Amino acid sequence: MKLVSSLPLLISATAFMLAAGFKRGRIALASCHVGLSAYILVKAVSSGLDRPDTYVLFTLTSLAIPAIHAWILIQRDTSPLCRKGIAKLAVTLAPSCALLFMWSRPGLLGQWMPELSPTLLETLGEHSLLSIGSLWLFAPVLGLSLLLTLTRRTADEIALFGALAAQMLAISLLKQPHLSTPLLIAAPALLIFAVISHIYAMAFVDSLTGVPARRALEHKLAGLGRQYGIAMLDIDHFKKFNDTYGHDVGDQVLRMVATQLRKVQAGGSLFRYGGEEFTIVFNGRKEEEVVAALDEVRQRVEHYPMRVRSPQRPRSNRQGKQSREGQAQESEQVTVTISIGVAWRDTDEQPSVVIKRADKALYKAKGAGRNRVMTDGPDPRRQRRTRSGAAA
Ligand SMILES: Nc1nc2c(ncn2[C@@H]2O[C@H](COP(=O)(O)OP(=O)(O)OP(=O)(O)O)[C@@H](O)[C@H]2O)c(=O)[nH]1
Repeated sequence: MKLVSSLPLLISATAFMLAAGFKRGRIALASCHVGLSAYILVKAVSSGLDRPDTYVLFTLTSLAIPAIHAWILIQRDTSPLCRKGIAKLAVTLAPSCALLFMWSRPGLLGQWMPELSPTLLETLGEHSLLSIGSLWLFAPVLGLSLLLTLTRRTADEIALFGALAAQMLAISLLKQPHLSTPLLIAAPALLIFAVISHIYAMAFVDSLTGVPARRALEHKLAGLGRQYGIAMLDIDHFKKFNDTYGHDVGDQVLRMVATQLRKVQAGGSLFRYGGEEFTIVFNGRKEEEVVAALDEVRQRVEHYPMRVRSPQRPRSNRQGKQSREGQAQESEQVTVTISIGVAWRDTDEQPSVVIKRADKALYKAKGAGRNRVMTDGPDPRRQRRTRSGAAA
């Protein structure tokens, strides 16, 4: 039983080490906060809440939990092991450590018992230990956390919201350890989930465009069925964008193309293959349907009204400052086009062979003037091309 009650602390320590290792500042702070709070709550209940010292410790902890959580929510994600991160950690842990210290001096906390307001003495019900006063503090912090979850839609926000909700329920159900212990374990477990999601994204998601990366493509290729097609897509004259407008405009073009490619019909899965190349895998789809969908997306990119800042760069810092202070930087509209090569799997072909054929078709599309879709198949009668509009 002792092992079970120390699980929240152990899992919190694991969450902290993972978060610190992967520089997840807020998750690291929340892990420490959740772990220490769980330790205090379990200790308070096992020592008996009928003692004034312990009751005050418990009450102040149930107020400190949402208050410190709110502070963590508004922090920036700095590395937990740098000087600033350590200072934040000290601020996070200071209230709970101070409470524990005062609790170790008999009579010190208990003297505040008569000072507690009636809302801190009145609980939600006979079986609940959550006071009305504590609920008043939890509610707005949960609201803020929910708002951040809905606006940012990240695993970190989901985990921080879930951890706070789990802690509130755990306090409420503290009289029933078979219910409160799993909740106290769930809180740091959610924080571990957030770090794992981050690790997953680092390995499988391209940070510039937000689409699955090459490693995710490898996994996809390993699990394909018998009938599939692979399209290789490349932005035309992309080097020119970088050279004319700068690397950040090149990045902007990459993001726009990725956004358009995400809308591809026919159920394709999009990946960034590398550089300015993308791959779309169509599993169990008809070739005609796929070629039509690819041509549609090609046209959508071509007709996208892409505005970029003008290539005239300031010649000196003074000139740059003047133009920033004066009129807004001029922008111009550019046309972005893509070339696409697609290959359909033939009997017993490995995905790597299909990719090579799709690449061959892409090369042909480039050679034929770009801004077109071309297919490649072992049977020359299956080769086709689709094009409308002009190349960039
Ligand atoms: N901005 C930006 N540029 C990148 C990125 N990855 C690769 N590049 C650039 O993409 C360019 C690729 O150029 P090339 O392979 O010569 O092809 P291209 O200019 O698109 O010409 P074609 O493919 O023949 O139409 C290089 O200049 C790379 O530096 C990136 O993530 N961001």
